Amino acid sequence: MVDKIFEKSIKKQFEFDEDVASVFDDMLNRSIPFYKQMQELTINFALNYLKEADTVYDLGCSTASTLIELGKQSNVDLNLVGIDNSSAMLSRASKKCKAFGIDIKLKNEDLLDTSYDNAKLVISNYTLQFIRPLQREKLIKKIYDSLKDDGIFIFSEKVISSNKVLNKQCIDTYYDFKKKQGYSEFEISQKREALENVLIPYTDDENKKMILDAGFSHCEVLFKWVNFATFIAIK
Ligand SMILES: C[S@@+](CC[C@H](N)C(=O)[O-])C[C@H]1O[C@@H](n2cnc3c(N)ncnc32)[C@H](O)[C@@H]1O
Ligand SMILES: O=C(O)C(=O)C[C@]1(C(=O)O)C=C[C@@H](O)C=C1
Repeated sequence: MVDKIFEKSIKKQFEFDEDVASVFDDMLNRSIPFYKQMQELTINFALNYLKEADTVYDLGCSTASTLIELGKQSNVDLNLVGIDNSSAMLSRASKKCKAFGIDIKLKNEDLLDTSYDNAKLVISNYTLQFIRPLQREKLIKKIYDSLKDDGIFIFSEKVISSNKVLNKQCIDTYYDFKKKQGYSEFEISQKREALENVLIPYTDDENKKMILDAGFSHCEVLFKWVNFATFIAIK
C-alpha cells in the first residue's frame, strides 16, 4: 500500500502503529535513500560471517524483510530471531514469513527489556535512532555482551553532521530526495514534526564512539548516502 500517512494533518508524534505498519514497506523504500541496496549490503556482509546453526538477531525487525531475504540467500541453516515491540509490524512479519516459507522466531518485546545471547550476528537497521540516548548506550553494551567472541554487529542510522552549514545542506538534499519520491512539502514537514524528539540521530563519530566505548574492537562505515549510514562493528 502507498504511504499517504502525512497527507492529512497529524497532531501526534510518530509511532509504529497500525496505520504506519500498513504502508511501511513503501514508506521505507521511498524515505530511505538506497534502502534496497543497504539491505543487500547488510545481507552480503552478514553471509561472510555466518555458518550452520549460527544465531542472528534483527533488533527492530519491523515486517522482517531483512531476515526473510537473509534466510532466502543463506546456504546454511540459521537460527533467525526478529524482535520488535509493534504488534502491527509483527503480524505483517508473520504473514510474510509464512508466504516465503522462511522460519523466523518473532518476538514481541521491548529491546531494552528482553535478553539476547550467543549471537553470531546482530542487525539493527534504522532502529537505534528511536531509542533515547542514555538507554541507547546501555542497549549497545547489551548487544556487545550478547555476541560471541567473534561476533558482528551491523546497523544503519539516520545521521547528522557536526558542521551546521553542511548539516543544513544534507537535510535539504534529503528533502529533495523525498520530493522526487512523490512526497509533497506538506507531507515532508508534517513527518519532520512528528519525528521531532522521537528520532534522535547521532553524528558518524558519535555512533562510532558509542560502539568503541561498549568494547567493540573496530567500527566503520560500510555505506553512506548524505545523512543515512550503515556501520559494521567487530567484537
Ligand atoms: C525504522 S523501523 C526498522 C526498519 C527495519 N529494521 C527494516 O530495515 O526494515 C524501527 C522499528 O523499531 C521498532 N522499535 C522501536 N523502538 C523499539 C523498542 N524499544 N523495542 C522494540 N522495537 C522497537 C519499531 O516498532 C519499528 O518496527
Ligand atoms: O522520513 C524521514 O524523515 C525519515 O527519517 C525516514 C525514516 C527513518 O530514517 O527511519 C523515519 C521513520 C520511518 O521509520 C521510516 C524512515
